[in-house]
Parts: sequence; structure tokens; C-alpha cells
Amino acid sequence: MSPAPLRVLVTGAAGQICYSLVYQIASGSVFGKDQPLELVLLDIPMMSAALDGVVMELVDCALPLLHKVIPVTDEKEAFKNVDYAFLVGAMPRREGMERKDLLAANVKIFKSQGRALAEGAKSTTKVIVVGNPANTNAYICAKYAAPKISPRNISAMTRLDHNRATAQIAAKAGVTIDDVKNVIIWGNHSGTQFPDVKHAKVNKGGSATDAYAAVGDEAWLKGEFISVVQKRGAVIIAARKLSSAMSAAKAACDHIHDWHFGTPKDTWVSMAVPSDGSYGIPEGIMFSFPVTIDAATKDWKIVQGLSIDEFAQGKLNATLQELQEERDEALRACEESNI
Ligand SMILES: NC(=O)C1=CN([C@@H]2O[C@H](COP(=O)(O)OP(=O)(O)OC[C@H]3O[C@@H](n4cnc5c(N)ncnc54)[C@H](O)[C@@H]3O)[C@@H](O)[C@H]2O)C=CC1
Ligand SMILES: O=C([O-])CC(=O)C(=O)O
Repeated sequence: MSPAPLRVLVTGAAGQICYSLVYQIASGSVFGKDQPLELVLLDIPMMSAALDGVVMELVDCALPLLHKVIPVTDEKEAFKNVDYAFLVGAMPRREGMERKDLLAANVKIFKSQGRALAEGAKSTTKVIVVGNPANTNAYICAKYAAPKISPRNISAMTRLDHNRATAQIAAKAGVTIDDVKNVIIWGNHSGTQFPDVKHAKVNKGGSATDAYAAVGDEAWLKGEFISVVQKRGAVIIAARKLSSAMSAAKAACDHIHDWHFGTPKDTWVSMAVPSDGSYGIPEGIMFSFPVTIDAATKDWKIVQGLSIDEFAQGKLNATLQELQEERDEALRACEESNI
């Protein structure tokens, strides 16, 4: 007998990331090939015709796992009884903007959706915030969803940065993606993030080697590699005149897949979660850490005991400072908004 359907909410469902995302979810790439789904698709009323188009296409995909697809433009209705929520709906940045320039426009969405989560969602709901600035939006969402929804159930996506870092290392070391594990993205999904491979392993010639040894180019690892990953989003916007969508959707799927099924043995992934004080990051800050996830409890743990040298500490301090500034600005914007 197949399990009961999971109710999965996707916001911004008429937008470009979701055009890739909803098919991957509905076809079983996230929750498995035996897990039926009810997909709730939220967008704003102005987008309801486009949303209907997405629904028609999903229906036409004839996907056996998709038991229901429910388009909605009412936030309260959207959040009712959801098991998982992909919060993508928000304004994307354009060329020349930083992600934090979106804060004033987007943070109110996450205040309102935090409240909708508290009002309607299951207390076990797991949430990924994709909309930028993702860490700060997730912080605000968690604040307004508490105490009904534990802040531990709310996260922001840095998996795209994690995947970008993995791909860069694989290319430089001349191996494939599966041969690289345990890169880390620390901090904010922004230009201050710290992609760190000090603890990463590369499988080269049949044995696991430290990434630094496998790459054999410390100057590149401490310079160009970091800046390529930090700036990748902006470079894609300059090339496409639109922000990354296919790779963002894939990363959101990876993030929730690993939260649902757990991380493999001796493997961690990067996720922005409310800090528990690890590595000196003040409690509650939505900071990207290396985490492992237990499949049975679906609970994450920040990987402990990794050495942080002076170079790394400087990077952690810079991204923390930016997150604290964004948090303060977001709190002010929320106080001023009467949503
Ligand atoms: N964390 C990450 O790694 C990444 C984050 N992003 C961010 O994801 C967000 C979405 O990007 P795209 O899909 O390219 O944008 P898009 O503009 O193509 O789609 C956004 C959709 O959200 C909808 N929307 C706006 N307000 C809403 C609300 N209150 N409730 C529900 N839906 C709402 C819009 O009507 C639109 O259909 C942007 O903020 C972008 O910067 C993009 C790539 C990577
Ligand atoms: O850069 C952007 O605005 C979109 C994004 O977050 C990314 O591609 O990492």
C-alpha cells in the first residue's frame, strides 16, 4: 500500500524557478518514487492566468505520484496542513543589484507567510526559503511562525552555493561531482559567503584525498575559487538577464531531499539554519553551516569540531556582520509595515 500523500506548498509557482521546480517535485525526485503528493501552488492574484497554465502543464505530464494539484492565490488557504513548504515567491534581483537590495520589497512577504505558517501549517512542517535575501527572509519567517512552528523547521537555501563550489572543485581536480564531498558554505547567501574546502575530500585514483592536496593550488583555493562561487549569481544575471533558475530549482530539490531522507554516512551538506551558538555564531542568526540530518527524526545537527584558522575566522566574521546588519534592517522594515 502506498503512503498517504504529502502536502507540499510551492510559492511563486508561476515564476521561473518554479517552472523547473514543480516538475522535479511532482515526478518523485524529492520525496521518492513511491510517495504520492498533493501540490499546492501559490502565486499572487495578478499571476493567476499564468498559474493556471502551469497547472495544465503539470496535469498534461500525467505523473502517477501527483494525486492533486491545487492552484491558490490566497495565502491562508495555501499554508493549511502543509508538510513541506518551498518559499520561492519573491522579487528577483536585476543586474547591478545586491541581494540585500531586495530586502525592503521582500521581507514583508516572509512576515506574512510566517504568520500563515503558524496559523495553518502542521507543527512538523519543514520550510526552505529560496526568495532573496534568503537568510534574512528565513529569519523573519521563523520569527513570525514561532512558537507554533519551531525555528528549527525553517531554513534558507545555500545549497546552490554548495553545488557551485562542488562543481568548481570537481572541474579543477579533474574528477566528477560524485568524487567531491563535504565542501562547506558558511554564512550568508550573498557576496560575503565563505565557500570553504579545508575539510572537503576528493576521491582521486580510488582514494579519498584532502581537497587542498587534490587541487594542489592554494592560491586559487583562497582567491579565485571563493570569488567565483560568491559572484556566480551576478555573473549568471549578466549573461541571462535573468537570475539562475534551473540550478536554483535543482538545489532546492537537493536541500529538501536530504532533509526528508537524511544525509549519507560521513557526509554533510550546507544549509542556513538558526544558529545554536556553534562556531561563535550568536544564537538565532540564520547562518549557513555544514549539517548532517538524521533520516528517522528529520532533525539537523551542525557538524562540530571543525578547525577554523585565522583566514577562515576573518571570513566568518565578515559574513556574520552582514547578516546582523540585514537582520536589524529587516526587523525595522517589519515594525514599520502593518501587514
Ligand atoms: N537562495 C538562492 O540560492 C536563490 C534565490 N533566488 C531568489 O528566488 C526568488 C524567485 O526567483 P524567480 O523564480 O527567478 O523570480 P520570478 O520573478 O520569475 O518569480 C517569482 C514569482 O513569485 C511571485 N510572488 C511574488 N510575491 C509573492 C507572494 N507574496 N506570494 C506568492 N508568490 C509571490 C511572483 O508573482 C512571481 O510569479 C527571487 O527572490 C530570487 O532572487 C534565485 C536563485 C537562487
Ligand atoms: O544571484 C541572484 O540574485 C540569484 C541567486 O541568488 C543566485 O543565483 O545565487
